Amino acid sequence: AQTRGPLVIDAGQSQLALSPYVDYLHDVDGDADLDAARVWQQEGRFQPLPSASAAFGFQPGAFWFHARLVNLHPGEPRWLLVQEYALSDRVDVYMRREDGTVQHQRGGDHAPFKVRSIRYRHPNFALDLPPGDAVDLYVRVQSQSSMQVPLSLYTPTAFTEMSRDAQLAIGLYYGILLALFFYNLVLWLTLRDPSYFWYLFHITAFGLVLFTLNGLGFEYLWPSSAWLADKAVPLSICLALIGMQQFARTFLELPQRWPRGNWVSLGLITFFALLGLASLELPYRVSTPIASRAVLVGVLWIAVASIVVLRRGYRPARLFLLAWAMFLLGTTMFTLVAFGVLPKTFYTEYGVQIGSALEMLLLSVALGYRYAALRNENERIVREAKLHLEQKVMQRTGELRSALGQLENAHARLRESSQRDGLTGLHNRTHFRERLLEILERGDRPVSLLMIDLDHFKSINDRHGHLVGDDCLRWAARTIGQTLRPHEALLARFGGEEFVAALPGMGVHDAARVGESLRQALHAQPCTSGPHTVRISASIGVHQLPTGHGDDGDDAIDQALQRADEALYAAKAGGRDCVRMAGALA
Ligand SMILES: Nc1nc2c(ncn2[C@@H]2O[C@H](COP(=O)(O)OP(=O)(O)OP(=O)(O)O)[C@@H](O)[C@H]2O)c(=O)[nH]1
Repeated sequence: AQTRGPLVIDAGQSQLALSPYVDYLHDVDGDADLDAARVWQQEGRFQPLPSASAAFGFQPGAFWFHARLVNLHPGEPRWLLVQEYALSDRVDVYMRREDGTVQHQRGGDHAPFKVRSIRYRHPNFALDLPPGDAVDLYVRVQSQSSMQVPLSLYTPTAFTEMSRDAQLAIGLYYGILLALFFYNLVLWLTLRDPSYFWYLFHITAFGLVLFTLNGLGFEYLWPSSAWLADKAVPLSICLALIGMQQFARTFLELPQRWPRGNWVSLGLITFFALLGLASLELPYRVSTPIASRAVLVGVLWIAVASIVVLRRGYRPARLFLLAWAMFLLGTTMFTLVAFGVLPKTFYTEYGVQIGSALEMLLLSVALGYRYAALRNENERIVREAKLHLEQKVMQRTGELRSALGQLENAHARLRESSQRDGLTGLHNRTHFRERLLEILERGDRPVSLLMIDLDHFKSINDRHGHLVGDDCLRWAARTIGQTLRPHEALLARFGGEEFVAALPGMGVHDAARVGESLRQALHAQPCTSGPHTVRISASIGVHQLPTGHGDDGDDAIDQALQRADEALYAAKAGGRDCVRMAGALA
């Protein structure tokens, strides 16, 4: 290889990428000093850069870069050399002038941030380039991180303009991240859905990854810690990996929807946690490539889990998948740049930022969508439970109604039986009085009473026994009932072998006629009970209640019964088997 011609800076130039003018040499052992490097350079052992991006991947030892500069720009004696990659550990810049003097400046994240010429996230070095002088520029870079050495020269004005645009782009990115962070923090605090917590965790850890990669972590968070500068990348990547797997598990509801996939996720989380711990001890060049590859594995696994859960009918997984596809695209580009596969352009360099900003936005939307889906599901459950409850209440009400009906029937039967005489089935005396009172209270018609007493009943009992006597009582009750039926009579067993009947709308004479037909009906045929045939007769007293008894219906009834009884006794006295009217006594 041969040494290139010098880079001549002409008037009118303000910004130059050095790579076309730079030769390099890989000092694998990393122990050569400037003098040794100069000798190699003069021996022609330096080579042109393989690509414009000067990215070599993870490499041992040190890399030497050389360019010869001649500044012919009359108005710009001061230039700024910027190493546009934040993670290089040690950057040594040597300016060797024609007179043999050498100026040395340090940079990289193993030197304290404050040694930088300008407070800026990338290593930078102020160069005095007096117009017309030729200068040999040697840059030695040694780093555990990926060997990327894109060197540029800027005039102070050009640098200000460039850095302003870059800072605005970065500011926008972290602005989006912060807005999403606080928005979802509020949602998490209100909703207490663990998905939101893991989203916050993921976005914070991922924000830290990019903060570190952009060089802002070193500038703002650990400006003098070489140790943290080395560990922050693998550590923050592991945290982000844990966050995104946990987020995916809760968002996709893997424990319920895909238990086996859940175990794989838990396995990955354990691995990332162990890797994070190990990265505290392992050299950067070992832990970081594993962590960077693990990002691809983690995201691909999330894509697989999303597809499985989506195919099982979980619709919120669709947006989730799209979000991670964005992230995957951006991260793939960034990783390919880190390994020197893709050239460094705006889109590849900021691919992670663009992809992840889209991803986090979409994830936030997906969280909202999921929340809405959950709420709808809850509402459906509540609706169904209400319907079920209503049906149950209706069923129970029906059962209660039918039980009440049965109770009412039983009650009516009980009331009925309390109004009836057990032997004959006729109404009893109490009920007779109540009903008669009702009839009298209407007071619009005359009412007559028949007091009916079976004759010589004691001798029937004595002769045939009580059971035959009972049969005779039932028979007499039936016969009396049948005879009185056409007259709407109110009939009751008054006691023993005595019956009473009220005949509404009937005067005493008509009642006496009815009494007579009754007497004859009892006579018409005997009562038969088993082998026994018993002739039965009755004595009947008749009385018509006086109308207009006023409020004292009870007394009127007592008196009337008394009078009917007297008539009955008159019938008994008159030889039995006959009808007597009370009026006739008077
Ligand atoms: N088998 C039976 N006998 C009854 C029942 N209730 C009352 N007796 C009887 O009826 C008879 C009534 O007798 P008494 O009051 O002396 O009257 P009687 O024998 O009918 O004579 P007179 O009324 O004067 O014609 C008594 O022997 C009672 O035991 C009953 O439910 N069943």
